[in-house]
Formats: sequence, C-alpha cells, structure tokens
Amino acid sequence: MKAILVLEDGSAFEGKALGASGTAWGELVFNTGMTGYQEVITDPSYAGQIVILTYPLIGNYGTRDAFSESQKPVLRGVVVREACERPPAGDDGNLDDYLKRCCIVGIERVDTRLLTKKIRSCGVMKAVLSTELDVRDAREMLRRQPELGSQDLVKQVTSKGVRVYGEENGIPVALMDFGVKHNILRCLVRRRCRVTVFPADAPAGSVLESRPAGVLLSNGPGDPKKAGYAVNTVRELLGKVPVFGICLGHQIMALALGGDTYKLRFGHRGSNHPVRDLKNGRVFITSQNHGYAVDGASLEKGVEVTFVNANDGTVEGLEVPKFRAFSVQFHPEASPGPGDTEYLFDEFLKLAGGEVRRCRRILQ
Ligand SMILES: NC(=O)CC[C@H](N)C(=O)O
Repeated sequence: MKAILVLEDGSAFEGKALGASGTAWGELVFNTGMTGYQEVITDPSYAGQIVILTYPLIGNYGTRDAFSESQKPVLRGVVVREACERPPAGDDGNLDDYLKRCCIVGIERVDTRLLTKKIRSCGVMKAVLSTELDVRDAREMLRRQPELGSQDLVKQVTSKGVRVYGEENGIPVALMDFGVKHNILRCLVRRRCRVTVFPADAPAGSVLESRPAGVLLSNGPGDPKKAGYAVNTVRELLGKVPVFGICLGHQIMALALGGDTYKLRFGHRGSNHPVRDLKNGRVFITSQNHGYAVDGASLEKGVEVTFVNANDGTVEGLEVPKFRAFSVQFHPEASPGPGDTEYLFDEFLKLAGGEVRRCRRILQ
C-alpha cells in the first residue's frame, strides 16, 4: 500500500505504507539515533509529533515489550528509509506489525536525508502522513490544523491517579509525571527508592504530604509554558524539598525560578549529543529529545548554569544550591542512548538522603 507525507512548505513525498493505515498530522521532527527505535517510538515526549528516524535501516532487531518506555506510543507517525521486514527469530514481531498493533501510521522508502536537511534549514514544520488522502486533500487538511505549540500535551500523557513503585521502606521520592519514561522509574527503583507518582496537576500540598525526601520532575511533551499549573506547583515546592528536573521538568523548573524558555529551530533528538560540565570541563555524550530550551540570559542570580551543549552552546543544566535543586535538559536515564550521566540519579539521592537524615533527626 502507498502512503504520502505532505509538509507545511508544500512539498510532498510518496512512499510505502508502514504500520496502521489512516491519516495523521503532527509536527515533523527527526531523531538521529542509530538504535533504540522502540524507545523513541514509545517516549511520551513525542506526543503530537511525526518522527523521522534518520538511520537508514530501522527495525533490524525487531520489537520487544521490554524496550517500551510507556504503555503505548503516543507519537503521531513514523518515517523511515527502510523498515526491516524479517528481524531475527525470537522477537515480538517486526516494526510494521508493532506499529499496526499500536495503531500508528508510518511511511518507508522516502528520502529521510532530504527531509532532515529540509527541517534543519527551514526548522520543524507541520506535516500530514496518510494512506488514504491524495496530496491535494492532505494539503487542505494541513491548512486547518492548529500550531502544536498552542496545546497542553502534558494533560494527554500524565497519569490519571497516584501510583506507587518500589520497596516499602525505600527512600521516599515523589515524581511529578509530565509524561514519564519508564526508565526514569527503573533508575529510581534500582536505587532502592519508593516512588510515588503524581499527576501533573497535583497540588504542591499533596506532593509534600507524601513526605518525600526529594521530588523528581519528569520529561514530557510540548511547550513548557502550556503547563503553567505545573510551573506554579514547582514554585511552591522549591526550597521545601530537594528537586531534580529532567528535560520538560528542567524547563518547568527554569520557568518556576523566573527564567524563560524558547523554541529551537529543529531541536536536539538523538543519542550522541555532547554536553560540557562547566565545573570541570568534562564532556559527556547524552541522549536528547527536546524542541525547547532554557534562555540562559533570563536566569536570575543564584541560578547557575552547570552544563552547556558542546555543539551549539545552549543551556543543558541548572543548579540552585540554596534550594537544593538541579536539572538537566538531556536524559540521564538514556533508553535509548549512553548511560554516561546516570550518576545524576545518585547525586539526586545524595541530596534526598541528606533530607532523610535531617527528617530522622527532627523526629528523634
Ligand atoms: N523530552 C522532553 O521532556 C521534552 C521537553 C519539551 N517537550 C521539549 O520538546 O523541549
């Protein structure tokens, strides 16, 4: 079956249908990771987006439940050069079957290099991916769609109620779920945390009532400014309990501290983005997936920049010693990508552990 991809700039591409049939529109972005396609496809931060996977062969080691970063993918579509039809035996099906099962439309046999270069020079844009429409109808549909940045996508992916993970007597950590990737939970549980997951609109009072030793602000989709309710909550939490923000959590923390965020032209999405630790000059290779960034010039005194992107100099990390709070734009939980910065969970637990000791002293 044939599929088409029509871009906001009027260009149209024809390829072979991959996954479910149907029509989807979204913001067209690209991810440069060579592996980890299932983790990318199931990352809730891609809500509302059609993702081009730039590595030319995708699906070559099949799919497995264990690779998923959420219950089900919420991205709108997938674009690849070539999808492997017959991955090695023992996997839970090929990419085509997987996307069909998840009702996600895709397209293959399109020039992903050309598409990526287009986005790199013109910036991210809206696109329609369809197995049903002709190019004219797809263009017409595209004209009627709102800007993605105008929507609160966190509401669509956050958990509905409070959930608890990990051992009963573990370090109590509260997690604000803006669209959390499973591996963040795994990284905490592996470190003997008892994680209480709160919906994005939970009030600060309820979070503090769980007596957390630290609060983790998760990754998530969309423009951080559209989650104003979460910014207010984080403003109330700061200073009362150690805070660690990851990606959207980092951006929300920056807004809560009075800073500003802006949209990048085409974002950072991939598994090999170098960041420089400003404390010691060390460079780490990180996993990234973001379209917005914190404006370094907007930060008030007392808010320190800890990491910068070694490619474009954008802000990659913040620290506020007086609030025992820090945050990173990249993904220390990786999945996909290198685990170089997983040590940041240990740093967080050192801050939180301090809190546990402090609480014990007060209780004695
Ligand atoms: N992975 C994330 O948390 C992404 C954060 C935000 N939605 C952005 O695109 O910048």
